[in-house]
Amino acid sequence: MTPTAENPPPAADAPAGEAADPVLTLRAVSHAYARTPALREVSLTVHPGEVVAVTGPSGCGKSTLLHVAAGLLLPQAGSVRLLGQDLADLDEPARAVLRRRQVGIVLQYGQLVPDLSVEDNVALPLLLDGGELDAARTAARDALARVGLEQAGAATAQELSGGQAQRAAIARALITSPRVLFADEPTASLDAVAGADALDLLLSVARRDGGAVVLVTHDNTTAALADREVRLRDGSVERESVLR
Ligand SMILES: Nc1ncnc2c1ncn2[C@@H]1O[C@H](COP(=O)(O)OP(=O)(O)OP(=O)(O)O)[C@@H](O)[C@H]1O
Repeated sequence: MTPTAENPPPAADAPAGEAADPVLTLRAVSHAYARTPALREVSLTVHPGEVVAVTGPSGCGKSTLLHVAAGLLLPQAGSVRLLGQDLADLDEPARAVLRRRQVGIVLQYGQLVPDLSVEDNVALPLLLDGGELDAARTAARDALARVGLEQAGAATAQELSGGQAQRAAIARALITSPRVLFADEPTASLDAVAGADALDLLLSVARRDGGAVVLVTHDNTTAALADREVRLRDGSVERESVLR
């Protein structure tokens, strides 16, 4: 049966002994926008708990890789396996359910809902999944406390500074304790100190929860915090380096 929103794929919880199964496998993934090639036969494997930095010059395909890996974009060739599911076998609502329950995504500008309270922004992944309002808000307050924003829950998202908004976006991405966190230049809108703080937070929480992180960055200092760096050039993997 093809998984749908009503019949979502089973949670791909690895029983003991299968912990080393990759959380993400891209095989020979290619994608082009109209005539612009963005990815050319990219293969990549990410294991549980690993932090992988995707680097490379502007336009080399980093964001496209992240969108394809998170199932936000279906590639024209190759396959993507995320948390035990071949993404081509899922329809969009089922991919959305998989993302909401087991994946966190932080984009460059946080992308909060401006008129909604900070607390409800953070609670959103639970509420969209049918979670009970009080429980979701309690979880959101806990998540906000983890990112040092416990005082800001009642404000609307549009009242936050850039750094605070990015922290709230991190809290929202982490509220479900995702098994994989995708972050696209998560510190690009922040100054150096706020950026380093936000990154520290993202990596420490992800590492504490045992989640894998795929981090797109053009910044060498940021990339150096990862376990492994995958460098793209013109849509292809130019080199992979193990950093720790
Ligand atoms: N929606 C789109 N429509 C058309 N072309 C696109 C689109 N998105 C990306 N591209 C093109 O695809 C290629 C890869 O873009 P992508 O955004 O993945 O690179 P990137 O490495 O993330 O770049 P940057 O570091 O500047 O954000 C580029 O040539 C870009 O111009």
